[in-house]
Amino acid sequence: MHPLYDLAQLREIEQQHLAENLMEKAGLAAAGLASKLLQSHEYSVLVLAGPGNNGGDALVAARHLKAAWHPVTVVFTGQREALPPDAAAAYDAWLAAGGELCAEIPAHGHWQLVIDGLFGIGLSRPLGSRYRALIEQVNTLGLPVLALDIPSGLCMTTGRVLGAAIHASHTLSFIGLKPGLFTLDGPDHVGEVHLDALGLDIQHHDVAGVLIDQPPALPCPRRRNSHKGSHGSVGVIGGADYMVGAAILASRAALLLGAGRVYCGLLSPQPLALDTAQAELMLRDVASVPALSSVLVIGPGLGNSSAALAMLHEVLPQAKPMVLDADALNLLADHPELQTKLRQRAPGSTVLTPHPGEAATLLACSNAEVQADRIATALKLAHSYQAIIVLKGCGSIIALPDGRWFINQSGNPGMASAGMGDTLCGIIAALLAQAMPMEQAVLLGVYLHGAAADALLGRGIGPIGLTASEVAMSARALLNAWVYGRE
Ligand SMILES: NC(=O)C1=CN([C@@H]2O[C@H](COP(=O)(O)OP(=O)(O)OC[C@H]3O[C@@H](n4cnc5c(N)ncnc54)[C@H](O)[C@@H]3O)[C@@H](O)[C@H]2O)[C@@H](O)CC1
Ligand SMILES: Nc1ncnc2c1ncn2[C@@H]1O[C@H](COP(=O)(O)OP(=O)(O)O)[C@@H](O)[C@H]1O
Ligand SMILES: [K+]
Repeated sequence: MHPLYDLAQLREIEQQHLAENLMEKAGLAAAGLASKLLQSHEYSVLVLAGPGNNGGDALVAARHLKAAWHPVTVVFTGQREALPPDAAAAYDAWLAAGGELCAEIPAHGHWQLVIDGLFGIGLSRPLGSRYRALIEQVNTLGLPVLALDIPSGLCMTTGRVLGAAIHASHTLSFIGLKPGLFTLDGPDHVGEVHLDALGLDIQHHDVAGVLIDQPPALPCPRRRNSHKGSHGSVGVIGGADYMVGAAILASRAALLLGAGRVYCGLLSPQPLALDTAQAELMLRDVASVPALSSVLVIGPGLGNSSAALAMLHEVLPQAKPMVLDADALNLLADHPELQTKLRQRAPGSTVLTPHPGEAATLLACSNAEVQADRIATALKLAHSYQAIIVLKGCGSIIALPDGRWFINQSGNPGMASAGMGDTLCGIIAALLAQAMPMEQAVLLGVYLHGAAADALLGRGIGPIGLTASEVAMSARALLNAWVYGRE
């Protein structure tokens, strides 16, 4: 788990350490990583230095690489007189070391590495045509790129591409990690992320959010003297006509992740009597499921019929942990009375797992508005509904009503296939049924879901054609490995 900082916090930390020549440290760290990547000092480097302190970092790195005998070409896009003081000093030191500056990337140059120091956390608006063209030129060079602090063009807060953004193979982030590296378009641009704290001890400083990059709190190993009643019972309500699979997938995932019993209530007028592939599932009349279950999932394939609406009305006032997904969220958006019932639920007893489309419906805004600031959106929903929110997608955001938030780093584009969200619901419900507190179950469930897909990828399964059923099986193996310390 790594802390994530917002812009105001990073600016405050910079101010507190103004006298410590952080740019020299940043440039030296960058040159060190670049040397490692280059391996031989005969290899040459193209350094892009922009108009602010990110450009200053790049100029310091250029100076150190030149001193280590690397041929270095510097493209400088700013103006000496407009540079902030530290960057101006770095500019002067580069020239004093015999370095030269180009205004554009030389046409026939050959380099083994690019260092991107065009923009860091100071990028404040979409890039104009000149910078867009420069960035596109770098991206077509086909070279490894080391981005300083953040790939230029990426918004550090939201992970949005502001016009164009560098596709880095490595990103060396300074002081602390930024949320934009890990959600939306960030993961497609950052490559391998490194952190250099520049020698600062900022542990006492407030953090904005937390990156989940390893298994959070795990359940305890099972007592030998346990029985099915010790591990809770999950009830899944959904599966209207043509959408039976969604509820079955959620139910199977709950079973595979350790719920003692799983009851599945299908709204379809021709409900299955048996899941032949998973005969352990108890398919019951939907009306009987809530009373049988210690934890409820409602929504996968629920539809928007009057029966679906009635079920939601019936279960929301029940004081058991609940996962709301898919059509339950759409019904919620359409029916203010349901929203009132949701807000009346006990604190910490509900999780909503919208994908961006469902989040947009809940907030009556567009998908683009949701994605423009995923963290803000998730926090808004958490506050408005007084529930834990999982805003799914690349870099899922978990937001709590008290204002805390997390970004999940696990997962891959193989998960962009139908049924993955149903499996996530089942996983979270199973952890809840086994008595994990809501916050821990959600954090572990989301991380485990992505890590299970990553483990499959590591075995050559996917991303193309990865299925939600495989993810559930893989999650079972992984959870057991984590809890019982197996390889
Ligand atoms: N200030 C400090 O104490 C430290 C800063 N560091 C580096 O400095 C970076 C931040 O430096 P700055 O605050 O100077 O910001 P940047 O260097 O990221 O960029 C700011 C400059 O870009 C211009 N700009 C912003 N958006 C633009 C756009 N769309 N088109 C054209 N120009 C645009 C601004 O007018 C300004 O000149 C960090 O990311 C990090 O790399 C590090 O050296 C560590 C210490
Ligand atoms: N590109 C991706 N990277 C990481 N996780 C992803 C990606 N695409 C999808 N996922 C994950 O897969 C799941 C998809 O859920 P959802 O869209 O609700 O699917 P469905 O509607 O089919 O159930 C979510 O947990 C989401 O975070
Ligand atoms: K940069």
